[in-house]
Amino acid sequence: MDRMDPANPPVTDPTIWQLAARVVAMPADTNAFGDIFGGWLLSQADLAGGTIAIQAAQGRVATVAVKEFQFLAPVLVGDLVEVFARMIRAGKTSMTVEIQIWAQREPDPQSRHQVAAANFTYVAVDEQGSPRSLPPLERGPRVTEA
Ligand SMILES: CC(=O)SCCNC(=O)CCNC(=O)[C@H](O)C(C)(C)COP(=O)(O)OP(=O)(O)OC[C@H]1O[C@@H](n2cnc3c(N)ncnc32)[C@H](O)[C@@H]1OP(=O)(O)O
Repeated sequence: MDRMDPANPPVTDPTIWQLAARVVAMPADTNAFGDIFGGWLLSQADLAGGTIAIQAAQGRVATVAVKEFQFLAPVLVGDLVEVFARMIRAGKTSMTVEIQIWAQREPDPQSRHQVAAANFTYVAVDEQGSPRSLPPLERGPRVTEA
């Protein structure tokens, strides 16, 4: 069996779109009216974007800004929600991660549609929470000998 080696995971380029989170919207994620809460979707985007930022920063990051978060269509309980993310800007200590969220009415893959878009800015921080310089960008797959 071809098993993933957790000690040597594949490294993917953070500037290329990645599926950064995949989750089913649950009844606990609804607001008082029974619709999926916008804050829940924003939280999923922050978590997913954070994985790209942590990868690029090779360590701790803090969310410093959320820009242009657009809710394009409602998410319903039971929807399969996918968060795609890519880094679109790297500064000295900060970076911008573009987010697209798509939803699928289970079990119909044809129902897949975009429900949100946003740009998140993360800052690489040290142990004291102060900004630190971003390391050189690690791109492409890590090649391992069989
Ligand atoms: C309150 C909350 O719980 S929000 C959710 C979790 N997030 C946090 O807790 C973060 C709270 N904020 C912080 O701790 C601080 O603002 C920090 C550590 C993120 C940044 O500290 P600052 O003193 O603002 O750092 P500084 O002014 O040097 O800016 C650092 C970088 O962030 C960028 N930046 C700062 N504020 C913003 C902003 N509002 N929008 C975009 N970029 C910003 C700067 O341009 C700079 O980028 P660069 O180094 O690539 O040129």
